[in-house]
Amino acid sequence: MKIAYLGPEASFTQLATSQIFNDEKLIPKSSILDCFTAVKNGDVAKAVVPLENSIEGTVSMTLDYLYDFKNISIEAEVVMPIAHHLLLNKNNSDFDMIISHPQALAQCFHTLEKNYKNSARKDFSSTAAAAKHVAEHPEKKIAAIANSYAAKLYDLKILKKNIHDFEHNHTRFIVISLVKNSLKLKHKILGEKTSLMVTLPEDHAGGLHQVLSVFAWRKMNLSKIESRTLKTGLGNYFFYINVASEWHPTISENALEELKSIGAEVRLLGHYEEYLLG
Ligand SMILES: O=C(O)C(=O)Cc1ccccc1
Repeated sequence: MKIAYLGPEASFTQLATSQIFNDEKLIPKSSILDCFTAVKNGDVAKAVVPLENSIEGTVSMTLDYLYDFKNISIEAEVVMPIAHHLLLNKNNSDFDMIISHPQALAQCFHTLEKNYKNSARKDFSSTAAAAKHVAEHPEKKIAAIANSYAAKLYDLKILKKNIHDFEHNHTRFIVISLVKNSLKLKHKILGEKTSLMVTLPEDHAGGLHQVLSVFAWRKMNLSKIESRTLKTGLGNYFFYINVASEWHPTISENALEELKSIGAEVRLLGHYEEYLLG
């Protein structure tokens, strides 16, 4: 089975993917969009992409593609600890630019402001792509933020360890596919959840309250609600909602029916387990 992930090798997504699918063929993709497209076209059976970080919050691209790719579902969520290091070419001693994935640059923002204020910062498609670029360009005065496996694989030295701003740094990754399935893994289960994509009926007072009350009076515990722009004009949003309580089929299906009856558009993205990786 082929599994796509946000690559190249030694990205955090690859570290997560290889813990979930250690016997499968892992296919690196250079963007989150390419991962979704590979699943949609059937080039791969599943893909793993980052969804949310405990310091920086939601990876908005992932949320947008979950909205846009109407046939894609979530099969599992995995949570992995994240440690960022500053990496430099072994033959270089200084740098005036730091490159990495925007989430990594943001997770290290205060450390960079305090210690490397004079270095420019540049976004790369992943931390591993940044590390690879540093390795391939010893003539450039650049450093990368990436993990220790990237340092090893791309033969870079670690200039400063653990530069993320907060000690408890975790990222959630999701496994996506075209089938409605709940992936069973051997890792520790953190809980079960259900993800929904909800678009409100036309703007009116109390619209969101009406939607939330559907869950409230059924005692369905929401663990996340995030709004993103629909890109159809200012003030138009969709909502990504996670229900953390047990998904009782009858009660839950009634809830979805009630949401539809008040004019909301609802898509069930998946009912699945959340696991903790090492
Ligand atoms: O860039 C990577 O290595 C990724 O897999 C995305 C990411 C970036 C920062 C923290 C977690 C995941």
